[in-house]
Amino acid sequence: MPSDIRIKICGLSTPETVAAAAESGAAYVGFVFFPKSPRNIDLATARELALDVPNGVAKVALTVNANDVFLDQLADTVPLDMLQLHGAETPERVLAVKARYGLPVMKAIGIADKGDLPQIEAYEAVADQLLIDAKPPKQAVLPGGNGLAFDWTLLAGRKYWQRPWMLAGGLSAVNVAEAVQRTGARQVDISSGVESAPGVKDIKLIQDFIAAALA
Ligand SMILES: O=C(O)c1ccccc1N[C@@H]1O[C@H](COP(=O)(O)O)[C@@H](O)[C@H]1O
Repeated sequence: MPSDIRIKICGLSTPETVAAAAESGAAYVGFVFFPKSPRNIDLATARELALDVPNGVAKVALTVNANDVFLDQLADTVPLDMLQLHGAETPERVLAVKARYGLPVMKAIGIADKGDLPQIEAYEAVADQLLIDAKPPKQAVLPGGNGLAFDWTLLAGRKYWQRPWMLAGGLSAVNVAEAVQRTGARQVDISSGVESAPGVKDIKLIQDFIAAALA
């Protein structure tokens, strides 16, 4: 596996786990702003965490169908490098968010079967990055962060995408090598696979995942 894989550790909520991710080689750290998530943090906590992120590690805010009132507060409070839109935001909403905040936007797209693939091209035209994640089950409370993988062979033989993209969904230290090999991903994103309990990040699991992805 190549060693230039870029890794995002998402759903961080403590200074210790942010430091572990950065020191181990993560290229991105993610903060979740979605009240239903066990990884949700408030703006003041996020600001403190973000201020300690070393230069060169991108700070990503994950939101789900957030309105401008919340995004205004977020952008005013937390120093950020990217917004991750993980809900049902339309391509038009992606463009509006990009224009309003002047930050790169990564749009998450849920994949369950080949019928979901055309969405990727629709968002490729407007987003700065794409996050290709497993589509959540119908009854799921969370639109992501469920520890579920999708059928990676759906991405085999795909056309070249013009935007950088990340693979997400059910990744772990055990399967990340196979995931990268099957999909050709150059970037990977993980949340529940580096937790000891929902919302509780584990430093050893973070270190092991990053080592496995970079190996
Ligand atoms: O992590 C969350 O709580 C979350 C909540 C709402 C939307 C997305 C969320 N997480 C994102 O989902 C991917 C996949 O997670 P997992 O590794 O399968 O647990 C994760 O990388 C986050 O970007």
